[in-house]
Amino acid sequence: MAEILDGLKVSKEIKAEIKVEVEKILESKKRAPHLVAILVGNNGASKAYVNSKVKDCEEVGFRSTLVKFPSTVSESELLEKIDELNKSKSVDGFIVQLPLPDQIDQEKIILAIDPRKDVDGFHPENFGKMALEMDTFLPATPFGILTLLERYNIETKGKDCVIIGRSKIVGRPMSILMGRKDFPGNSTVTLTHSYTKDIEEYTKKADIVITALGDPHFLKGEMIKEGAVVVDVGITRVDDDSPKGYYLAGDVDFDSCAAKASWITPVPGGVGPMTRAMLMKNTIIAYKTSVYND
Ligand SMILES: Nc1nc2c(c(=O)[nH]1)N[C@@H](CN(C=O)c1ccc(C(=O)N[C@@H](CCC(=O)O)C(=O)O)cc1)CN2
Repeated sequence: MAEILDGLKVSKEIKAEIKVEVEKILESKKRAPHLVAILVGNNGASKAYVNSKVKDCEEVGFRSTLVKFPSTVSESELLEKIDELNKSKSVDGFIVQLPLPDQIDQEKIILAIDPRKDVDGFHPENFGKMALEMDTFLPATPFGILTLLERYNIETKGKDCVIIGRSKIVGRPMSILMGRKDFPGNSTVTLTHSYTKDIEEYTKKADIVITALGDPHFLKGEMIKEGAVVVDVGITRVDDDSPKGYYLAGDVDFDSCAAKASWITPVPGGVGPMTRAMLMKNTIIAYKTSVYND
């Protein structure tokens, strides 16, 4: 039976560490780090994620600002706000919550963000630095997974790692990071996707399987090998008759995989809270490296 990679517990530890750092900053009479989150539209999940980011800021002692736009916002209005945030001396980092409505070109928006304030690590300059093993902001979800593996001393060196899903914010950066030379990396990585002929052929041989495809209960126990490490990034809201009206489903069929795996992340309480904690980590890095704070 697998042991749990408890993202909720580790995220609390990381936020407590950041809080201590902020207390020291405030003791030295400096201003608190400041994160701005831009939310476009009324998507329930996006609203919940952004609100939880604001709550995390309060918890660690950051200043936070939530900027809301209606779903009808134009690209130029959004670009104007980004320009203002890029120039602001009091803003250390900001994020634009994804996904964005169809009339907005997501690439244009990401390119407009000053890479020094890109605490999501989505800007091509930061993505390139990540691939070249240079210091930069790592995208929060992959950064969270690496940190979780590191804190549980999961060996990645020389292991076969299979990633399912090649999204720009999770699967693709994760595939680069797991193959990097620094710990936890040095894995032999296979990035599988919707055109992979037989995903099971790869997952059955993998020491580490990371699922990020958004397909509830996709990975079944019979698709993994005994002792595999299983990391579930998928969080899908599935309608049900509960008071909430939905339950959260991961990409992993938890019971059948937990019966065979050595370590497994739960949903909720696994990768999600780690994503939030790593955004706080990136924000304090942005604060410390800001040209406006000496
Ligand atoms: N600008 C960004 N947009 C999006 C990102 C991102 O990193 N930057 N990632 C995802 C969503 N995401 C962060 O924004 C995110 C997803 C899940 C969680 C989380 O805490 N999940 C909980 C369950 C929460 C719930 O009840 O719904 C868990 O897994 O335990 C936090 C953040 C897409 N957009």
